[in-house]
Amino acid sequence: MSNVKILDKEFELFIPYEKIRSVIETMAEKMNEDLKGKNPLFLCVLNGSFMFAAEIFKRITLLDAEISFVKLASYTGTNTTGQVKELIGLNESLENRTVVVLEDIVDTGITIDNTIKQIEAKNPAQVQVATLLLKPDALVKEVELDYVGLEIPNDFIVGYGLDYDGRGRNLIDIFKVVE
Ligand SMILES: O=P(O)(O)OC[C@H]1O[C@H](OP(=O)(O)OP(=O)(O)O)[C@H](O)[C@@H]1O
Ligand SMILES: Nc1nc2[nH]cnc2c(=O)[nH]1
Repeated sequence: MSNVKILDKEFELFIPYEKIRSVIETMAEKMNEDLKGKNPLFLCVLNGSFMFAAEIFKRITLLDAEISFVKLASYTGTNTTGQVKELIGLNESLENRTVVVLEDIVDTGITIDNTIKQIEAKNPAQVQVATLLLKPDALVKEVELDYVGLEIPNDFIVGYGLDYDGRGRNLIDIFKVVE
């Protein structure tokens, strides 16, 4: 597909679906190896991660794997570092579980840092993080990432679950903004 216009911005093809699929296959292979013999709970952080989560999870061959979907609520409180979003929608106990957090993108790292802290407070045995995309140059938090699909430059992207003002999540490929 050539350029797409969403609202006031133009986007150009950046990562074709074939590349995304091949990256996800590699990530899933590693997870299947690392998590052998475990009963992992995959946690998809909505909204952006829904496509990535579906494609990873259908390639997980461990019969004891489970998946659940959580969301970070609108700002609910503050701490010294700013506003904190509360993790909602979690129905399972995480006590002594191996949890694998599924994110579409780690940009500043603030979201994943906050998510990990809230998960760790629920006493899991282990927390792993898988992100399809990472913007290393945008990081402001030191975060440990166990599975990273692709490192990308600091450009705004849409597609494959990622939105621009609610639009563009349904694009099969990933597009980057044309400045
Ligand atoms: O590393 P950060 O700078 O914190 O950015 C990463 C977060 O931004 C996006 O979510 P967003 O808040 O846009 O919500 P959405 O998933 O509902 O689109 C994305 O899904 C990550 O969760
Ligand atoms: N759509 C979108 N959401 C993001 N959240 C953090 N970085 C990005 C990005 O580049 N695009």
